[in-house]
Amino acid sequence: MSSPKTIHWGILATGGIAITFTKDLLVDPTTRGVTHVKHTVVAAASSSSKSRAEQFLKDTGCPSDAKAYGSYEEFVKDPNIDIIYIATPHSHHYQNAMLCLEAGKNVLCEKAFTVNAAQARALAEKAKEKDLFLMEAVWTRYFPLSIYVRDLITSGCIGPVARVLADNSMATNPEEQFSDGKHRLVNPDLAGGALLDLGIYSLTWVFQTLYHTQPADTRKPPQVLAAVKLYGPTKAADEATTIALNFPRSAEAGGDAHAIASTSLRVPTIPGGKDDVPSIRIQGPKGEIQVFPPAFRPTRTRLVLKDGTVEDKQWPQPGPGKGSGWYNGFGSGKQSEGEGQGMFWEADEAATALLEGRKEGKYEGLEESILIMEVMDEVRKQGGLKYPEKIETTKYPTPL
Ligand SMILES: NC(=O)C1=CN([C@@H]2O[C@H](COP(=O)(O)OP(=O)(O)OC[C@H]3O[C@@H](n4cnc5c(N)ncnc54)[C@H](OP(=O)(O)O)[C@@H]3O)[C@@H](O)[C@H]2O)C=CC1
Ligand SMILES: O=C1OC[C@@H](O)[C@H](O)[C@H]1O
Repeated sequence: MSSPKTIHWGILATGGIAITFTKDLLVDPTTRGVTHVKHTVVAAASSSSKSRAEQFLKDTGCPSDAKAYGSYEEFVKDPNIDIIYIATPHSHHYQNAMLCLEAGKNVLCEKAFTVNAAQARALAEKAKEKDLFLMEAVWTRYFPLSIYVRDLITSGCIGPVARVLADNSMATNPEEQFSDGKHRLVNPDLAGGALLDLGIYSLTWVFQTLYHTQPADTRKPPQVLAAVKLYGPTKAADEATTIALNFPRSAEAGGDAHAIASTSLRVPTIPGGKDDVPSIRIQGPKGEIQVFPPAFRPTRTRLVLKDGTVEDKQWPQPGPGKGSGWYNGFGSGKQSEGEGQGMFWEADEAATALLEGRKEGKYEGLEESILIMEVMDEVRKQGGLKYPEKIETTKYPTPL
């Protein structure tokens, strides 16, 4: 067996998810059965100060020779970086990813990929022009649980998927929790609202089951009808969005398929943090696959077939981990003792792609990321939700 190749990461931004991702990145991959690749962090950058980047490297347990930068512009020039993980708010992804690509760096960029589809297309074009790897960091797609669900679908065991119901909602009290309006969930300058932050996961489940599982040469974009409730105090972010989608399909493939993708930042998928009702239901004529909450980090599935079969499966994230609760941007959620967060799967995929010379992620290529941004554009159009021009623009560079 050949020895694992080491991928040298740079971390752009030092906030909540950057800390979680970096800690996962540094977990020994053999603890999850991955032997062909290893990860290390060679640099991190903070737009606030060099000392913040230094503290970040220390707190996350990065190698002592990893370099700290107090500016993203200086950081992207570091010749030791193979790939940059972007962990800024969605509003900043376009400008930050352009900066990295222009500097010749491969990129793994947090969700939502960009603010709109035009920005996503421009990034994809730049990556192509520069022959660089570019992937949206929708971690859920890379979980063994997601691979299992997609394999069940393509095995035909529930028949052609006819309908998908997907919800990712959180019970916050935004007027109290985010009363100064600055939090990225409600702040229009940070592309705030439920849709881009939480709804992306509802759409991820719809797309990875109804679109990604179809042959690339025949699948078609869905028609979209949306209801958007704007957030009271500002009307400049959405507090709840519900999307009906129709995926056109040939009669041989089962005919058109429907989906409902919903999200709210005021009411939860299930009250009281329970997970006894599925947040995702994937329905076909022969049965149904259920995925239990939270939709972004599920650990339980159920397969229910018409013939009476019921198959429950648990998908704990491999350790080691402290089990102190997953990071969610405004508190923490349930995580069992000894479990990791689960962000290492997407890192493994990005690293594998670099080793194989691929320029896109295996389970969500750029065409699909762009299409999902197009759906979100259409939803925002129907719901009258527009963000400030400086974050909607494709003009690069634009100071934010
Ligand atoms: N995959 C997942 O499970 C999760 C993904 N996310 C995604 O990660 C991204 C970041 O979220 P999160 O880490 O919670 O956010 P945080 O606010 O905790 O961190 C964002 C960081 O971005 C940098 N930054 C640069 N400019 C700005 C600005 N104008 N305002 C705020 N921050 C700025 C800062 O780092 P610095 O000062 O070092 O430059 C800041 O610490 C979002 O796109 C979100 O959707 C979030 C939570 C979970
Ligand atoms: O990506 C995310 O997943 C967890 C959520 O709680 C968080 O707000 C979001 O950004």
